[in-house]
Amino acid sequence: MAANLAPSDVEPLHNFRIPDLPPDFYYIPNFITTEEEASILRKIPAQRWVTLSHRRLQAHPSTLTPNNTLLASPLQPFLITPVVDRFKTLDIFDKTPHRTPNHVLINEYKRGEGIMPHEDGSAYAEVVATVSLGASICLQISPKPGDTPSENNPCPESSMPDDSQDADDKHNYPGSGNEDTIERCATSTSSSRHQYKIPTRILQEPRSLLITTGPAYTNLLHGIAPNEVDEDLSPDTVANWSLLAEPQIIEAAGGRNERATRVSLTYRDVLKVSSAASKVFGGLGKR
Ligand SMILES: O=C(O)CCC(=O)C(=O)O
Ligand SMILES: [Fe+2]
Repeated sequence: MAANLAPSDVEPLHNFRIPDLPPDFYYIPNFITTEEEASILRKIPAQRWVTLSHRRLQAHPSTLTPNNTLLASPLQPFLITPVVDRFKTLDIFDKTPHRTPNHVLINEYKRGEGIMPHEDGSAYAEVVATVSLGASICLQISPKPGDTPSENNPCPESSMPDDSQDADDKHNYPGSGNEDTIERCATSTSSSRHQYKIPTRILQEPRSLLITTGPAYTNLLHGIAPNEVDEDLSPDTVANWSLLAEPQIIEAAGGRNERATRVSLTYRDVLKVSSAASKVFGGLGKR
């Protein structure tokens, strides 16, 4: 007889898990509406962009200190409502130390721009939740260089520079010497019990949410190739094809995604938080 599960026993995200990838990536199409998307895009403060070589970005509430500490400060309301409110209903950050995201990086990629393969690193709890706005883009998922995958650990950890706040100079795009490693991981995993398909791509449609947790966060690299078009997109080459809102758009375009300006909001829980500034001001205020 099938077990009778109360609603609270069922993980709210279980229908959104991306198959054939290490635990866990979740993809939720249409996480926000077109009106909410337009409203967030309008409210991103124009004066806060920092321009890097292949994208521009802004950190909210601020960039981390050199020892990866966040100076405590609330996120602006446009970053909270509706996104963080909806995270709570899905328990996305319920196991992280602060049980809510306290930091958001906003990245903007124009057509032809990208971000080198990197890991997000140890400054954050092992959960990142990415809201995509404006246009579709492919996130490339690859093993860390030098990893020897095995059945139990498909893409084990190795030392790799981390931190996405300025990853531009630290990592290599596929096509610049990493292919050997990528090929090795793909070959070994195909003979493993788990049949993880790596490297692969995750297509992030506008208004979608991508959640990366646990081994998927710690043991893999992610990046965006600086392409004008993502090509050869199909159920075989896109890991989250079965979860897409509008695969028919890609099919109608012959498996191509013409890039356009895409903005991402990456929500994280920074582990080290300093409330020093608020203590000083609080103390002065009491005199
Ligand atoms: O734009 C994205 O989806 C990825 C951004 C990213 O990897 C990062 O900010 O660390
Ligand atoms: Fe990242």
